Amino acid sequence: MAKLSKLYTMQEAAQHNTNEDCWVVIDGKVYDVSAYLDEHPGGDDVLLSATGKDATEEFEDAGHSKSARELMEKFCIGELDESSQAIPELKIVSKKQAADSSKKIVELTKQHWVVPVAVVGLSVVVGFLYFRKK
Ligand code: HEM
Repeated sequence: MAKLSKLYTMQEAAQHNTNEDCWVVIDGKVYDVSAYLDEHPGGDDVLLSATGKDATEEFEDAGHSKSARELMEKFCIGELDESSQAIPELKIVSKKQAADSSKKIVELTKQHWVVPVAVVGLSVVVGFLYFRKK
């Protein structure tokens, strides 16, 4: 019977991105490398920076040996839910941020109109008072 493996979304895997709890996604599989961070010959920083994304390219670029590939199977905890590759929350957040930024610009423009109008208004009042005294 085929072995059932647990499916994880990229969002779920991305939450494990610390020194104590680190998951990487390589070639559609999810690896919990928390216990291997200190021993990884490539350093813990590369593993940490490989979290939250498909790290297949970086893994292949490092030219890992056959023994490295055998060792990594020990850390495999499941597979990536392929329908979850993108992190939609991030897209929504960035769209919202863009909308917020344009709102801020509009607000700033509105506020800055007040300054020249106030300056002109004040000059008119001062001028009026000055000429009335004369
Ligand atoms: C379960 C996952 C991983 C395991 C078990 C693992 C294991 C190893 C091992 C045993 C080596 C020594 C060289 C060799 O035998 O090939 C190595 C080197 C290296 N690994 Fe990994 N690795 C993993 C994931 C990654 C990832 C995701 C990256 C990059 C994002 C990475 C980057 C590197 C680099 C740059 C080296 C070269 C270090 C050097 O030669 O100076 N590794 N890794």
